[in-house]
Amino acid sequence: MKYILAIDQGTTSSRAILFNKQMKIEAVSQEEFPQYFPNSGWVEHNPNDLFETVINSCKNVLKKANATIEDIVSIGITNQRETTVVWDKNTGEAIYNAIVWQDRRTAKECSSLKEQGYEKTIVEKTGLLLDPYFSGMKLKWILDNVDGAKQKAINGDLLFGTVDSFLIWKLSEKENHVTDATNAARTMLFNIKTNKWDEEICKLLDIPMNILPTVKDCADDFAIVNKKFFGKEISISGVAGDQQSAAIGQACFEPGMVKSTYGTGCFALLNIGDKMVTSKNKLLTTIAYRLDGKITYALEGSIFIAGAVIQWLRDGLKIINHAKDAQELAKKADVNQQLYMVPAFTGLGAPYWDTTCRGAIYGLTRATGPNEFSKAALESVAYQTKDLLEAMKDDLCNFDEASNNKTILRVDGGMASSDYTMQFLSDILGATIDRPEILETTALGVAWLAGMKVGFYPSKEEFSKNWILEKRFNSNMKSETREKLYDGWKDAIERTLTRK
Ligand SMILES: Nc1ncnc2c1ncn2[C@@H]1O[C@H](COP(=O)(O)OP(=O)(O)O)[C@@H](O)[C@H]1O
Ligand SMILES: O=P(O)(O)OC[C@H](O)CO
Repeated sequence: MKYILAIDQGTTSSRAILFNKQMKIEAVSQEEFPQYFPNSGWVEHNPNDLFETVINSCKNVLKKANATIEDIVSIGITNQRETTVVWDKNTGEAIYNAIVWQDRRTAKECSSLKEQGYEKTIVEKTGLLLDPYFSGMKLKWILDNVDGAKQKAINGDLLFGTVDSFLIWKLSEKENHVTDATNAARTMLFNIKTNKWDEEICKLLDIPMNILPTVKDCADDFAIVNKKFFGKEISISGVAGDQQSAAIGQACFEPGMVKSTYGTGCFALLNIGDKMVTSKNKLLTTIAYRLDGKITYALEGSIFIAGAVIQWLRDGLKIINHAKDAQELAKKADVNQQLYMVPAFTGLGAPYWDTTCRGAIYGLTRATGPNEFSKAALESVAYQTKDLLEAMKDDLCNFDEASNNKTILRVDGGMASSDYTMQFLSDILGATIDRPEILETTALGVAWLAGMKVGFYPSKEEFSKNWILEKRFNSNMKSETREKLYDGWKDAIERTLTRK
C-alpha cells in the first residue's frame, strides 16, 4: 500500500495521519506536549518537544498501519499558525522557547504602535491587525529581549520560522529554510498584495530580513527529509497553516464558500477569490492558498474560545464528565430561562478584538443550574459564529448573491460532532450547516496538497468531488425568534465589552 503522511503540529498535540490512495484515513497517532505559562498572558512551547512529538507520531503511525517508510509517497505538514521560533543556524538550537499564538506579551507594544498610527499600513499590506496574535511582534520581542540576539541576527547567525519552517529545517538537516504563503501571511511581515516580505514593516519592527525564510506555494518542493530520521529520504511537498489546510480539506475552492472549524477556538474562513478585500469589520484578510504562484484570498474570523468553554464546564465547574455530556444537559434546560454566556476568558477576538474584557453570564435566576449553563455554553459558540458571518456579509455586499442566497457553512473540528450545537447554529444563522464524513479536514487538506504535487492525488476539481456529506442541518427557527435571541446576545456583548 502507498500512503501520504500528513503531519498536523497543533497547539496541544502533534499528530501523524496516513491517507491511502482513496484519501481515506488508514491510521492516526497523536502525542501531547507540555504548555508553559511563565507569566500572566504568556504561552510557550519547547521547540524540541514539538519536533520530538512529530517524529514519534510519524514512527508510531507507521507501526499502527503495519507500514514502512517505503510505503510513504510524500509528506505534508500543517501547523498551529503564528507560533514563533528563532534558532541559531550553527548550533541548531532555538534561542528562546516558541512563543505561542495565544501569547499576549506584546500588547503594550502593539498599543503604542497603534497610537503612532501604524495600524492602517499593517492592515493594507498584510490584511492583519496590529495585535500580539501575529508572529512579527513575537519575533521582535525575542530579538529585543534575548541577550545578544539582535547582533546575532544582524550577523546572519539566526533564523526565524513559524512551526512548519522550523520542522522542515530540522527534518532536512539544516538544508532548507522555507515556509509556505499561508504561514507567511500570518507573520504581519508578509505583504499579501505583492507576495513578498515587506521591507517597510521589517524596518518598523527592526527585524533584519536575512532572518526570514523563502516563501513557497502550498504544493511545492519544500525539502527532502534526511534519511537519518526514518531510514530513507522522503520529500515534503505540501505545507499550509492548519486553518487554511482545513478550508482546503473542506474543498472551499469557490468564492463564497465558508468553513468553520470548532476546536479549542473557532476559525471561520470565507473564500473571496483572487482579489484582496480589506474588512470594514475587523475580520482578517489572509491567503487561503497559493497554487502555481496564484493567490486565493480569504476573510477570516478568529474566535479564541469555542470548545474550550465546554472544557471549562468539565474541568472548571465540573458539571459534566465528558464534552459530549453538555448537549444532553442542554436538552433538559428550562425553556423559560434565557441565559447568555459570553466566554471572553482571554478577551474577545473577531470582530471585537477587546483584549481586556472578561467572561460574563447574564440572566441568572435561583432556578439556574448545570442544564442552563450547558445550553448557554453551547449556544455561545453559535452566537459568536453569527457575529462573524454578519461581519462577512457586511464586508462582501454580494455574499448572499455569490452563494445564491443560501448560506452554507461547512463545519469540522471536535465540537462539530455535537448535533445539538450544529442544529442551533443552523437555526440562529438561518443557514444550512454541512458536516462532512471526514472531520479530519486539517490533515486531509495538506495530504491532498502533498499528494497532488507528486501526482498521487487528482486535481482540485476531482478532489472537490471527493467531499462527502455526512449530515446536513437546516434551520427550523422562525425569523422573529432568531432576531429576538440574537438581539439578546448583542446586548450581552455590549454589556461585556470594555472598548465600546
Ligand atoms: N460532543 C461535543 N460537544 C461539545 N464540545 C465538544 C464535543 N466533542 C469535543 N468537543 C470540544 O472540542 C474540542 C476538541 O476539538 P479538537 O478539534 O480536537 O480541538 P483542538 O484541535 O483545538 O485541540 C474540545 O475543546 C472539546 O471541549
Ligand atoms: O492548533 P489549533 O488547531 O488550536 O489552531 C491554532 C490556529 O492555527 C491559531 O491561529
